[in-house]
Amino acid sequence: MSETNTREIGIIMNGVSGRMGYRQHLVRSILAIREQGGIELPDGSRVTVKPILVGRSAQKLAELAAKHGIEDWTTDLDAALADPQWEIYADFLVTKARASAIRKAIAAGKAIYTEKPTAESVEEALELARLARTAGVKTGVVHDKLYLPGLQKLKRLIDSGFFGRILSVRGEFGYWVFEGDWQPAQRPSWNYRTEDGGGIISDMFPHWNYVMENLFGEVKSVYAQAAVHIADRWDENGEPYTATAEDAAYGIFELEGGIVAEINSSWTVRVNRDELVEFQVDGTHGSAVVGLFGAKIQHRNATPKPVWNPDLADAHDYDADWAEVPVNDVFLNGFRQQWEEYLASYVLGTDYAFDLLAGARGVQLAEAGLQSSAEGRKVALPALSLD
Ligand SMILES: NC(=O)C1=CN([C@@H]2O[C@H](COP(=O)(O)OP(=O)(O)OC[C@H]3O[C@@H](n4cnc5c(N)ncnc54)[C@H](OP(=O)(O)O)[C@@H]3O)[C@@H](O)[C@H]2O)C=CC1
Ligand SMILES: O=C1CO[C@H](CO)[C@@H](O)[C@@H]1O
Repeated sequence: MSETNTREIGIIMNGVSGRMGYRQHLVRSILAIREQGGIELPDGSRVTVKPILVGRSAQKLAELAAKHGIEDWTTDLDAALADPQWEIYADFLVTKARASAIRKAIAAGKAIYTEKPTAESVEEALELARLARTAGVKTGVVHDKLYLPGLQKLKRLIDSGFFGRILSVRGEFGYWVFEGDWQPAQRPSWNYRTEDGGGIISDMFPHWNYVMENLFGEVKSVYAQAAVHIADRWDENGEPYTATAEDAAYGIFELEGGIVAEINSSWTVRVNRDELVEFQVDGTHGSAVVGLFGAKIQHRNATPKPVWNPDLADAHDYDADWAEVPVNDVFLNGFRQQWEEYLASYVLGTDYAFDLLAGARGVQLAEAGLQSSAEGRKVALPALSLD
């Protein structure tokens, strides 16, 4: 392949000093794509990427640039946006800082690729989607959970008709996040402050929305109970603070087609399952339990017939009734896989489903979840549109 046949796309990467921006987007995605010589398009040509690192700390950016041999970095977002060599604006900032930066990037005519949630309210999320449509710029929103090996195996099971009619989905997500006093917390403290854009509902419900709508059906309503189980936490500097944002949410979702999904999200649960997230899907013909990587199934022909008897200890080994689903595929890092698809769609000008409107639906579910919890009632989700 000749060099001249490779198009280089400049990407403004804002928030690379953060956990997601650095690890998943810069190192595991953009630098990995660059190192492999870009991606190949159907016509045999190649597209590669060139990042400019953006943030508010010159020292952090200079260190990252030096560590990875990256030529360009700046603390001046406006200057980067004004420079036509950078075609895509990618945002991994704290949630609170996102919408204003994306607004500027759209005004500068850049294509957008962003972490979730896309904004702090549905109104703002829709506003961004509308601005992008009017400006005619392509948009993409991270849908990483769909690319997890376990969820890809689940998709394969669904597509094969394994479940028959899907009845219900039970999700358990979570792990113990330390309070920060006697062991440092393993998540940033802003996650536990509503005033700083935190809360497990705004963090996880956008994920649950695209997982449900892409695998099972659109979410029609939500009933959620949020809880601040642990109010006393200690921040990155060891200073005590009061957690104002929920650290757990217990949600019931009605999906199109009558499927009922129930998903618990918690940073205050000790793990007693195989993986940090697990979904059990029950259908008329079979059931599956999938996690980040694993997936196991039980067909109706292999389903035992338990009879409840409180007088007798049950010796049946229920775990043994499940069969492991084989990998049968090579699963790339999900963030990188989605970046590759987005870049191909950007260059080819094809429709991209995981756009700012899809992101707005995720924000809608989070907002409705918070409303449901505050009002103690089920909240319906009207279809969103840009018109
Ligand atoms: N898809 C997924 O699985 C996940 C997605 N996320 C999402 O990614 C985003 C970032 O989360 P995470 O990486 O955990 O957060 P971090 O706190 O690790 O990183 C936040 C980034 O935002 C920058 N920043 C912080 N405050 C401001 C501000 N006021 N103005 C401008 N920049 C600011 C930080 O810069 P500095 O270094 O200078 O402080 C840093 O680069 C969130 O929106 C979150 O919802 C998070 C986790 C997983
Ligand atoms: O968005 C997210 C998805 O899953 C991750 C695992 O806890 C979280 O870190 C996160 O904030």
